[in-house]
Amino acid sequence: MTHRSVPTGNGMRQVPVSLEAKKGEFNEIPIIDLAQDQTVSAAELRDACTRVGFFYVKNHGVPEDLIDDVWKVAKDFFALPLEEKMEIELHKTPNMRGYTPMYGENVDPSSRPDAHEAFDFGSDTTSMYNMDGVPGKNVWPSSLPKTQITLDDYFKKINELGHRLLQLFSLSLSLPIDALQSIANPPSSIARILHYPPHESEKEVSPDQIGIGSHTDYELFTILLQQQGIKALQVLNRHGEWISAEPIPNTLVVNVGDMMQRITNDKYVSTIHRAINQSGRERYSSPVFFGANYEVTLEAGDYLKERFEATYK
Ligand SMILES: O=C(O)CCC(=O)C(=O)O
Ligand SMILES: [Fe+2]
Repeated sequence: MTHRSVPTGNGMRQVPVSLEAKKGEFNEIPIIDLAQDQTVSAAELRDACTRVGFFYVKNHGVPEDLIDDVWKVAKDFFALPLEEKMEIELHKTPNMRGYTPMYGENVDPSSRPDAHEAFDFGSDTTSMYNMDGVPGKNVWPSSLPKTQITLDDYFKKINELGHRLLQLFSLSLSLPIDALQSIANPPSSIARILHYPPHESEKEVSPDQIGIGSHTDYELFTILLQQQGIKALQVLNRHGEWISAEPIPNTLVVNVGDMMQRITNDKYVSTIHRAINQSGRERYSSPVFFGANYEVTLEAGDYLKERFEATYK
């Protein structure tokens, strides 16, 4: 088998099974400087989202000391005894917040469960929503009060960046700057911290047992913080090759999600990616999935229907 079928929010896609990723080609994933003129950034974003679906942002405004605190909190949390983490296990909450143990997830159902553990959190302000389900209270580890303080602050700052990026997405589609804000007012974002332990043996790393299997993200876009110095994230390019999206100092990674692909009628690609920690060291990362409001019906706008091929009616 050289390829496997992967389900995404917009249908089945094919990915190569091989663990190899092209080296030294991460520059294929563009870097956008958010300090430059917005119209320049918007043009670069349009190019990145049509060709790659992934880009790095620099001058993103998320303070370095907050990022350091996120890593401290992540290390302390995942180092807790398993029983303590299991007290706040995700399925014990009505709204999918909390802890997922190692191999507790399987994002690519055609392979074996993912070699990571995770902790999910989001907005704690239930009054922001008036429906049941995923919105609602977070759960926190009672023995580590710093977790909530740091991750609440981090969630707020990343969502502020999300709104700035949504403005750039609007401009990149030749729309007024605030045209897309109404679909994320407020955003239904979900965040996680992730821990990928080193594989104990080479044998453990196999095409069907990796850190996180091949998948696309569901939401509008994802903002990903990854620990510096450890290569793990890989992105499938248009030629069906895995490209290494290694960490670049002072940048965050942003990728288009299924919902953005849908509202842009496939113009912007929700790109398949995966993570394999072959570094021999512990790896931590933290994606924030910037989501459309749960009550908004997503459809391709008329402007897009005219301009691009209509896939989503
Ligand atoms: O840890 C990473 O680099 C990627 C995580 C990811 O793709 C996800 O959580 O959706
Ligand atoms: Fe992802």
